[in-house]
Amino acid sequence: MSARKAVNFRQVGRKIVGAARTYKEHAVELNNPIPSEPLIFLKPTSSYIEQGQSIIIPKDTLELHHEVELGVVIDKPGKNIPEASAAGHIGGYVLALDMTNRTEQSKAKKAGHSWCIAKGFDTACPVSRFIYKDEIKDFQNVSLKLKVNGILKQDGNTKDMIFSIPFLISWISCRMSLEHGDLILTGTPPGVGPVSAGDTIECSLNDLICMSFDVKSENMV
Ligand SMILES: CC(=O)CC(=O)C(=O)O
Ligand SMILES: [Mg+2]
Repeated sequence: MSARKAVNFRQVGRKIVGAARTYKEHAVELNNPIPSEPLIFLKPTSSYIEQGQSIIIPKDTLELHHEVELGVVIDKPGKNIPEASAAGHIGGYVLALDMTNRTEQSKAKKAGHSWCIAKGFDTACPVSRFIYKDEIKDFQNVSLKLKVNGILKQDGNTKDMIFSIPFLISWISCRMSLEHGDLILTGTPPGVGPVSAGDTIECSLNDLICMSFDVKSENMV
């Protein structure tokens, strides 16, 4: 077996590209249109946290939502990547949370502004350890679960995505170059909901990864 290759995406510190509404039922649950093509946004790498750190609710936030997602780490850079060869650009994966300030997101939607504040606050992107490619046999059949205070809230699978992961990689690469160390958040299955200070989020990917995060308000830190 060839030597496993890790991609030190945190150290490289490239961009985080979020894909939105890639699961039909999630688009429906938030009364959003089901997109005919991907909807993407950027999150700053300053939003990364790992287990042991807390998710901090930004002040004046009335509604902070959890979104459990499969993250795809890019190894081989590219632009205008053909869908047929897109999987060859994958270096590995992470289990990620696309924490979202719905209060800000609603304001942005109404004003026609970007989601950068809603998606980009510090601690908005909790991630697991790097997952090697050979640890996930089929990236289009990955179980994603999330509990809040022990109650199951999200229980999805990447097989239900509207757009395949190779399609997402290709589509994004036609609009911005993908670089070694980039992270693509591939979207969240249905069951998103609010979290509050004092809550505990537990999430899992297959039987491979489990991680948990506590939620605090800014005045608790
Ligand atoms: C409305 C959203 O924030 C969409 C999103 O992030 C997703 O994963 O879908
Ligand atoms: Mg998301």
